[in-house]
Parts: sequence; C-alpha cells; structure tokens
Amino acid sequence: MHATLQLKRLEHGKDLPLPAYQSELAAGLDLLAAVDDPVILAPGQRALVPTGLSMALPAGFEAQVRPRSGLAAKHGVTVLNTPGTIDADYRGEVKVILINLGDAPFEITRGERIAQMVIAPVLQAEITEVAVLSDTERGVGGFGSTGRN
Ligand SMILES: O=c1ccn([C@H]2C[C@H](O)[C@@H](COP(=O)(O)OP(=O)(O)OP(=O)(O)O)O2)c(=O)[nH]1
Ligand SMILES: [Mg+2]
Repeated sequence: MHATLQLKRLEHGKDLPLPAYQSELAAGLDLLAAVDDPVILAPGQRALVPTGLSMALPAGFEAQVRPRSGLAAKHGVTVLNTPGTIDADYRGEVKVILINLGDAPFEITRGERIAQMVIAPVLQAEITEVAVLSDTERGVGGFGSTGRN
C-alpha cells in the first residue's frame, strides 16, 4: 500500500533530520527529541517531549506512536499512551509522552531517537444503535473464559 506523508519541520526542529525509515522494510519512522536542553526523567516521571514536527496524513490513515524496544530494554523508558494516536486531521506538533519505568534517571538529549511512528490504515465505522445484538458461540464470555471444561 502506498501513502504520502507530508512532514513540516517547525522552527525549533529546523536543524534536526527528518524521520526516515532506517532499513528497507522498516515499519516505523524514528521520532527525535526536539528539546533545547537535556531533560532528566527521574524514575516514575513522565514528560511530553516535542518532536519539532507537524504533519498531514492522507485521509484514511493514522500514525501510531510506539516505544523503541532498545530504550525499553536498556532503560525501562517507554511511551505511556502507547500506541499514541495521531489523527489525519491533526496539524499540531507531534509529541511523545515518555515515562521512565526504570530505576535510574534517564536523560533525553536533543536529536535522540525517543519513539517510532507507524503509519496505518484506519476504518471509520458507520454507527448504528440497536436494541438486540446477534447471538454468538462466545456470547458474553471473555477475560479468559475459553478453554475451560
Ligand atoms: O502520543 C500522542 C498522541 C496524540 N497526539 C496528538 C495527535 C492527536 O491527533 C491529538 C489528540 O490525541 P488523542 O485523541 O489521543 O488525545 P485526546 O486526549 O483525546 O485529545 P483530543 O480531545 O484533542 O482528541 O494529539 C500526539 O501528538 N502524540
Ligand atoms: Mg481524542
């Protein structure tokens, strides 16, 4: 599937490279921290980190902001609201909500790759209210209901 992603570098991100796929078939585009000064995340602390980017996704697509496994495995740093949702009609700055679940302070420096963004198709469903739902074998069972005797 082909889609064009329009990216705009904001004033405070003009010197940072545009996100790029890091390998031929990479799913994610790395997002960089557009912080001026380093930000120290204490254990348990979170921060809304600017990327210096705004964008226009094609209609019918979203961008998902996801953690980088390296930061998670090495430092316990992840994206709090993963997967973050960027709507196709959002024109504000893309920001990343990072949280430090590790046990040491983590320093976010300018230009560091803090998260990745995956472009994915979305379906906007037509909503219709009903009084009765169709019967199924599963019915109301969930939360570990299958495979029991
Ligand atoms: O990790 C994220 C998640 C969201 N956004 C931006 C793009 C998205 O289109 C907008 C709204 O996100 P969301 O719908 O998740 O937040 P909300 O709390 O429901 O805010 P709103 O009422 O603005 O929809 O915020 C980001 O920059 N980063
Ligand atoms: Mg919302």
